[in-house]
This record gives sequence, structure tokens and C-alpha cells, in this order.
Amino acid sequence: MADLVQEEQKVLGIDEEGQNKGTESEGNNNNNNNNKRTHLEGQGEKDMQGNPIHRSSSRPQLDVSKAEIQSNVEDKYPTILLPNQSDDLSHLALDIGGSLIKLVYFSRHEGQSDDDKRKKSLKERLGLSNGNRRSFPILGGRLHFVKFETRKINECLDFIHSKQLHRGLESRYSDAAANENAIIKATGGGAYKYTDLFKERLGVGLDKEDEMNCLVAGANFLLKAIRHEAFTHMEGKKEFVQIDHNDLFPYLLVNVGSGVSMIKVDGDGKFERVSGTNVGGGTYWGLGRLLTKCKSFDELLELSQKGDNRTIDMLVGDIYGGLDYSKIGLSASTIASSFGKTISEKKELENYRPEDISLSLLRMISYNIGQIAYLNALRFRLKRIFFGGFFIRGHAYTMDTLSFAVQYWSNGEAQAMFLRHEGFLGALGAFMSYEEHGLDDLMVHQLVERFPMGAPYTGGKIHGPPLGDLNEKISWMEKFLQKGTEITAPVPTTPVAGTTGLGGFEVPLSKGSALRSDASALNVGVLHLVPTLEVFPLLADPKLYEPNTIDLADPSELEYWLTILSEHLPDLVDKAVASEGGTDDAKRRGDAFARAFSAHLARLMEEPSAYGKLGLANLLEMREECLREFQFVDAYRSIKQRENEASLAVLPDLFVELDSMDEETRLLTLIEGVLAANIFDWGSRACVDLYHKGTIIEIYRMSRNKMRRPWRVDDFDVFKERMLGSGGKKKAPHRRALLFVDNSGADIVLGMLPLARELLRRGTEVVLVANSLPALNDVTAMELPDIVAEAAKHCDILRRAAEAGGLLVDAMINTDSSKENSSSVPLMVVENGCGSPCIDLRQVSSELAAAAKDADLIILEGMGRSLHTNLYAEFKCDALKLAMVKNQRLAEKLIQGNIYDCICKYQPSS
Ligand SMILES: Nc1ncnc2c1ncn2[C@@H]1O[C@H](COP(=O)(O)OP(=O)(O)O)[C@@H](O)[C@H]1O
Ligand SMILES: CC(C)(COP(=O)(O)O)[C@@H](O)C(=O)NCCC(=O)O
Ligand SMILES: [Mn+2]
Repeated sequence: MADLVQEEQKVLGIDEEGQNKGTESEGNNNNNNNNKRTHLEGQGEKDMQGNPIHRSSSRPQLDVSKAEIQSNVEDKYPTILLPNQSDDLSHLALDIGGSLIKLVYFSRHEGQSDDDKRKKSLKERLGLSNGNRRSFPILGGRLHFVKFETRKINECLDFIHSKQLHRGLESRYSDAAANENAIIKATGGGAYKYTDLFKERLGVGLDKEDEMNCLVAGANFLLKAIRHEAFTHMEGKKEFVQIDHNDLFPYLLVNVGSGVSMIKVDGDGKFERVSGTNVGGGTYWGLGRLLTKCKSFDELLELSQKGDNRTIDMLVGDIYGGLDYSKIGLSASTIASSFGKTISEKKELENYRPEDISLSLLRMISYNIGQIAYLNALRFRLKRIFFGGFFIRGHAYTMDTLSFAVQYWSNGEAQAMFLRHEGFLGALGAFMSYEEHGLDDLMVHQLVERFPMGAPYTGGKIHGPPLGDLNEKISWMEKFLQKGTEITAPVPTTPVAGTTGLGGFEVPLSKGSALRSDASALNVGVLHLVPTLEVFPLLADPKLYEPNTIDLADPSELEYWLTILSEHLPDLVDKAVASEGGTDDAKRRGDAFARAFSAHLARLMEEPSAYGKLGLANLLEMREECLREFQFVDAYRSIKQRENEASLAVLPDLFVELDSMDEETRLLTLIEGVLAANIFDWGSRACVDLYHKGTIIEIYRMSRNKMRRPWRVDDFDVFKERMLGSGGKKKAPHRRALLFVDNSGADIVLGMLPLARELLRRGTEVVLVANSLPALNDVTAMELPDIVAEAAKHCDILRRAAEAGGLLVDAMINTDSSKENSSSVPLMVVENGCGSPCIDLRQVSSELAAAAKDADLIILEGMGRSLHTNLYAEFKCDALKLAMVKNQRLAEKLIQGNIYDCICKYQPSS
């Protein structure tokens, strides 16, 4: 039956893993895992010749016996089927605690198709075929984080069973029964307590891993591999921090679960449990339940939001007749005795408000933990304390209380920090103890966190049953229509309330009855492991590099951009639905997409840090990811095609015009052309309105005619001097230029290609760097070779260079010209590794990284790549940033200018 379902999903192209309904961090997977093929990306591994694969021992070992090649004989980098690949690559680990079961599981995704011709010729050219490009066929995949209540362990077992997580990666897709000897790594007391249950229900054994070991391994991994994993929380304000890897140890790890462990961590695997307390999360939940009759932890936490602890706690002022005890520095509002007022003989439990009880209890426990943590930090002279465990729950008040205690007692010497994956440390550590995953070798640039469609609704909630397929996902979104209107309506961000001095928070900072109880809780996304990503090697200093220009930590910026994205949605949905033929199915998916994306936006409006430290680039990428989640592969496909055709039709005239100019005029005209053509941007509201007013070519002409120097940022003269020299002195041309191209149509055809042609003419190799996946109307690396081929019909320079670059393998060009190839520098196309209108240069494709090695000029084009991101980026080589600013607010803010102003920013290498 399971196989049948999988088969059906495969045909429909449906997510095999499905969606876990109601899980905070559950992911959508468009990866057809149901396919057994494993990809060895062109690394020229010896296995192709029958010799053994050589790998470092920390990498997954592959069993290549009986390997079968699954493509044509002439295909140089074929897909390989590994029928005997070991089944026991487990991909689930558990932390079964006193209160919660935490699951970390892995789903593999297929390597990208390697059979595209562009990639093959490029690999030869860039030497990628000689082992330059690493390949981790097993490791590439996704890590999911899920939790269940321990008392509902059956739900957890059902979940594991429904996803077949207890079976090896390969055996899931075979008919063989689950391996009798299969084991799952598990930590926490429940690994002992529930061994028999797991054997009985799932037929698997639990391989016990030491809990402290796992906590430390999990924390060390997160702090090293996840950007901005840690954050401080003071007086209602979260601030994400990047810990320097070389300055991480020693630190105190305080895990607040049912009970509390305090661990001094000195390095990887080097730690000592120095203290703990029995007054922990279980105490709050247990006592709280007894005293308030709450049915769930969330309810108890929610009550605390509306509480006033002064009716329960005895304050210094209560004892001192309303006065401070200033001699020893205690303000009147400081708690002298938690629950001290409940000694009153006149009142019984029912005379106290449950809200107040919950708050007093929360404060009592948090202060106590904070104080013991501080004393241990003092004892071992530790400056940093990281708090983990699910007691924290990203709850603002809990974190403020802990932070306050640490700061107060240490006089600001020690600092409390929190972790976004707070409760998953142990489970992650257990997962990492499968040595074959090699997870601990992964680096920060190889991980991408994504937030699937369910995230805004489920927050930190315990999940329900898993969702099977796209259809279920859509129905799920539809069901939320009711709830959706509630969550979609923008909610003002929580005002930051102050404290009243020593220990005297008057009221909880996070309020709001309409929102979920855990509105302030943070979401944990799905971690995509992409081992092929690399840091762009030409960044001047990757440590100082920050891709985003606009800081969305500024609430007014966040609100503005969330609104922009929200307003743009109807138009985008129209385009997306049309791109899929406008069918009823497409409309239904379009609706679900709009709902899902609006919910993300509303969630961020409600809690700006819900998804961690987000920049505008992340928001724009999230929109694209969300489209892909609902299987909109390329929403602007036909628009791109139409604009490409219209632009290619006038390209020959442009070449004639350019060729009639002297060198200097031509260079200026080319740069003007790039700026003018950048007006074709379907992501800008203003531009989309403009397109109703004329044909593509009319708008292009109008835009070019309006180009008046000086531009708002105008370094053209310096650039010209580098290109053409001055005072009769010529300069050597650049060796290789990387052109980060932007939009389809006029932008690429009439803007960037003519500029590329000029560079080629001057003897500079040109690498066109384009998106790996569609985003808005951006041109992709897959689409470029055809566009170049068309353009090359009208231009010898482009033709020869494209041939030399292997772009015209089977295009219309006559083969006699192959001898001329050597006379031309090559024109190549590489993919950048992303599918967003912006680019984060810390995470680029390995082919771009390889192409960058010989480059000495970078040209970044368009608003997304050179304004929203990288405006302030510095490089090891010359860099030119070209964009038309198609947003009034951005123009005012960044260049004190106006919409349609242009930027030509040249930064010579220093
Ligand atoms: N949904 C929940 N149900 C129960 N407890 C929760 C929930 N969310 C957070 N908690 C808090 O988290 C604590 C458990 O934290 P956790 O780190 O999972 O520890 P353990 O491994 O001991 O279960 C509970 O004692 C409670 O205070
Ligand atoms: C998404 C974009 C960065 C794409 O711009 P491009 O890189 O194509 O020049 C841009 O369209 C944008 O910032 N749009 C939102 C702003 C607006 O609609 O005004
Ligand atoms: Mn674009």
C-alpha cells in the first residue's frame, strides 16, 4: 500500500515526505525521495573505472557493488544506481525526556540533474571534473525538528511509522521488511524506559547515547554551524549574535528541561556537569497545573501573560511600608519572597487569580535558575551562559527574567544567551552520533534554513498527524481560511516595555489575547544541507560581509517591506496561475500559495524575530520558495519568453549602432544601456504599472533617452579610466569578468550581453552568473545558453566566444568555425546556486566559486543583487555595481534620490 501511494505521488510529482500538520518545523519536500538513484556529481571518481571510491573516513561510505549507470553511454557524468547501498544509514534520532520527545530526522534530496549540456562543458573548462567539486551524495538533504509530549508517546510512534523513519534510507523504498537489527540513536531517560515499546511497535532497538554528551554536541554544532543561532533577550528586545568560532569556549550550558543541568563546556567533547537543580520546567508545569487547573503547558504560559505577581509575591515594599530598602540596593518592587503573600489566612487557592499564580511561579523558577547559573558562571569564571531546553519556549518573559537575574547578580559581567533550537540540543547531538552522517563537518555556508508553509500557524505547538501530499497541504491551507483571516490581518508589533529597576518587571512584556499563546515563540525551520555551497572566494573579508543593505530589525522598515510584499501578492498570484495554464487546479494552488505567504508575512509582523535574523533578501527568497512549495515552477515563464523575443529582434540594430561609435562613447552607451534596461523588473510595483503604458521596446527607448549623467551615484569616469586608460596610456584588460546578471528580456539582451560583448572584444573572458532557479523575471542559467545562441546569430564576437566557452555545443552555428575558437576568449555561463532576486555571497554554487578563482572584475547588476544586497560589499578585485532604483523609499534612503535614479558604483581593488 505504501509503495502504491509512493508510486502515485511519483507520477504526480508530489512531495513524498508530505507535510507534518501542525508541526512547528516540519518541512515540505519537493524532492522525489522515492527514487533510489544516487548522484555522484562529476567528480571523476575512480568508481567509474571500477576502482574503489576514496573518501575521507568522516564521509558517508557508499557501497558501489553492482552499481548501474543510468544514462547514455556518451554521457560523461551519468546518474548511478546503487542497489546495494547500505540500508542502515539511519536518519532519525530521538531525545525522550521527562516531558517531551524531541525528534531530529533527515530526508535526503536528489542531487540536481547533471545532464544539462551547459554544466558539462563548463566543468571541463573550469576543471571541475578533476575532483575540484566535492560530492556528498548522502549528506545532501534536510534536517527536520519535531516534538511530542512524552505522555502521548503513541502519537510519536505513529508519526515515525507513517513516515517510515525507523527504516533505513534505502529500505524505505524497497519491499524488504524493516531490518530486524535496525537501531535508532536515542538519548534522554526515555531511551531506557521505552526500549521495549519501540521494539514492540516499530521493531527497532534504541541505541543509547549519553544525554550530557548529546546536549554538548548539539550546542557546539548549532553555535558553530548555524548563523545567528544565539541571541540575547533584555527588556523585551531580542538581539541575534554571531559567536566567533575561535572564541566560543569556555561557556556554561544551562539546559532547562523537566529538571536543570548546568554544564561547563571547554571544547568539542570536553565538558563537565558542574551543577543542576531539581526546580525546573517540570516544576513550573507540574505545580502550575495543580494550582491553576490548566490543561496544557501553553495554557499555563498564556495565563502568565495576563498575570500580576504582586498579589502573590511579597515585595520589599510590602515589608518596608512601600519604601525601597536602598541601603542594600533593593527597590520596593523587588520580590522579597516568592508566594510570600499566600501565607494570608484569609485567602484560599480559589481566591487567587490563576494568571497571577502562573506568573509568580514562572518568575520564581526563572530567577532561581538564573541565580544558580550565575553562581556557577562565577565559580568557573565563565562569561557566557547559554540557556537551552523547552522550558524557555522562546518566551519573552522567561528570557527577560533569566537575563535580568544573570545581569543583576553578575553586575553585567556575565551574559545570558538563548538558542533558537533551544529544546533540540540533545536530539541533534544524538543525530550527530551517527558518525556516517558526517554532520559535524558541515560548515555554516552549507546550511540553509527554510520555513515551510505550516510554520506561521503551528509556531511551537505540538503537531498532529502528518500531511501526505500537495492536495492535503492545499486543503490544510483552505481549512485555515477562518483562522487565516485572523492571522493574516497585520498585527502591530509589541511595544517594548521597560522595567522598573531592580528585579521589578511590572507586567509581562508580551501581551495579546488574540494571538496564540506562543506568539512570541520562535519557529525552527527545516535545515537544508547543501554541501556544494561555498563562500564566494572574492569577498574581501567574509567575516565582515553582511549581504543585506536594509536592516529589518528596524520596525518601520520591516512593516514597509512586509506591506510591499503583501500588496504585490495579487499580481504575483495572477502570473503564477497563468503560468500553469490558468486551470482550476492552478487557481486552487494559487489561493493556497497566497494564503501561505500572507501567513508568513503576518507571522513576521506579529513576531519579527520568529524566523531568526531575517533580511530583505530572505523575505524575497521565502516568496520564491513558497511558490515552489505549491509547485509553481516559473511564474514569469511566458513573460520572460515574450520579452526575450522582443529584445532579440532589435538586438542587431543595437549592435550596428554600438559599432559605429568610438570606444569611449560606446563604453558610456553600454553602461547607460545596462542601467536603462534594468527597468524591466516585474518585482517592482511602480514598474509593473509602467508596462501598461507601452511596448517593451518603447519603454526601453524611453528609459535610455532619460539617462542623464551624472547619475545619482556616478563612478563612470574612474571605471572608464581603468578600462580605456588615460593620457594615451592603455591598461591591460581584465583577465576574467564575472557578470551577475538580473532580469530576462531587455535587461539581459540589450543591457548585459552587449556589455559582455565589449569585454570579450577587449580580450576579457566573460562568465555570466545567473540564478540556478527562477525568481521573478530573472534569467536563469538554464535559459541563458539559448539566449546567447540567438544573439550570436547576429554577432561574430559573441559566437566565437560562446563556442570557445562551450555554450553553442549543438546550436545552429556551422562547425567549420571551431578552428577559430582558439582566437577568442571564452564566454561562459555559471549558476549562482540560488533562486532569489538577491544574492548572499556566503553561499554560492561551487561552479561560481571555481569560476571566481581567475576573475579580476565583478559586475553586479540590478536592484536585488547590487542594492538590496551587496551595496556595501567589498571584494578582492575590481567591482562595478549597476542598478536602476525602482522604489521611491529606497532611493530616498540609500542615495537621497528618487525612483528611477541610477547607480554606477565602481570599487577598484585596493
Ligand atoms: N507543550 C509542552 N508540554 C509540556 N511541557 C512543555 C511544553 N512546552 C514546553 N514545555 C516545558 O518544557 C519542559 C521540558 O523541556 P525539555 O527540554 O523537553 O526537557 P525534557 O527532556 O526533560 O522533557 C517542560 O517541563 C515544560 O516546562
Ligand atoms: C525584487 C526586486 C529586488 C527585483 O529587482 P531587480 O534585481 O530585478 O532589479 C525589486 O523589484 C524590488 O525591490 N521590488 C519591491 C519594491 C517595489 O515594489 O517597489
Ligand atoms: Mn530581477
